[in-house]
Amino acid sequence: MASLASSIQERFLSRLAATPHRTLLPPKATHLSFQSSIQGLRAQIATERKDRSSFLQTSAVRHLVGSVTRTEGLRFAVVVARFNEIVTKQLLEGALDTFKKYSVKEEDIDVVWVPGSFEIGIVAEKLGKSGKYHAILCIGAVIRGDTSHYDAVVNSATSGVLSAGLNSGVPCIFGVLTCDDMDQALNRAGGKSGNKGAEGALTTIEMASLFEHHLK
Ligand SMILES: Nc1c(NC[C@H](O)[C@H](O)[C@H](O)CO)[nH]c(=O)[nH]c1=O
Ligand SMILES: CC(=O)[C@@H](O)COP(=O)(O)O
Repeated sequence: MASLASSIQERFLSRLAATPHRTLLPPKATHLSFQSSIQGLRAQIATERKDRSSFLQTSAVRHLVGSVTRTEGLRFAVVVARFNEIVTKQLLEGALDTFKKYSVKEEDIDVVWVPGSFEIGIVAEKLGKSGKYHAILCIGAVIRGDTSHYDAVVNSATSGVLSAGLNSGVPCIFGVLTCDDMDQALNRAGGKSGNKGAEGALTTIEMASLFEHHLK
């Protein structure tokens, strides 16, 4: 039993001596007792913990976040697909209500209608490159049918909106519903699951503010 303990102690001490960096113990630690080595390690851990927490407390890291209340001077475009208009009209209404709630003036918003979600990307990119807008909200509703057409439209709308933002440097927000049926869509257009148009408008304001107030 005693020899097992001393072999564990020996292995511990030799590993300790072979770890020269970040240790409070001098390289020749073998003369220290097992007990004092443990105390040394505990002290080291405590110091590191303290260092880490004081780093967090005194950190000079800046956090840049867009503000939804600093809307003065911001201009927006909303691109809306007419396809499934019964849904997209509701999404647009939710978006316009939200812009209003956050003090965006009506004259600072342009609404551009396109036939379907497939067409959103190219128009958003054109608007972004015009330099007239701080952010663009893209609204559409793609509802699954019987064929793979759904996937084609969803994928093109998604990558179209993404590319529009990346290519123009103006935030383009994805407010396109991708639903299995009309019920799902209506629930998200002012029904029991809220209004994704309103949520999209808030994201649009935050991104516009982030770019205008922090990333210029
Ligand atoms: N099926 C849906 C479409 N389809 C139309 C396409 O977006 C596009 O207008 C057409 O293929 C011509 O290029 N659009 C939606 O927004 N939602 C749909 O469910
Ligand atoms: C986007 C769609 O899925 C839809 O309008 C097309 O329906 P279908 O696949 O039945 O042609």
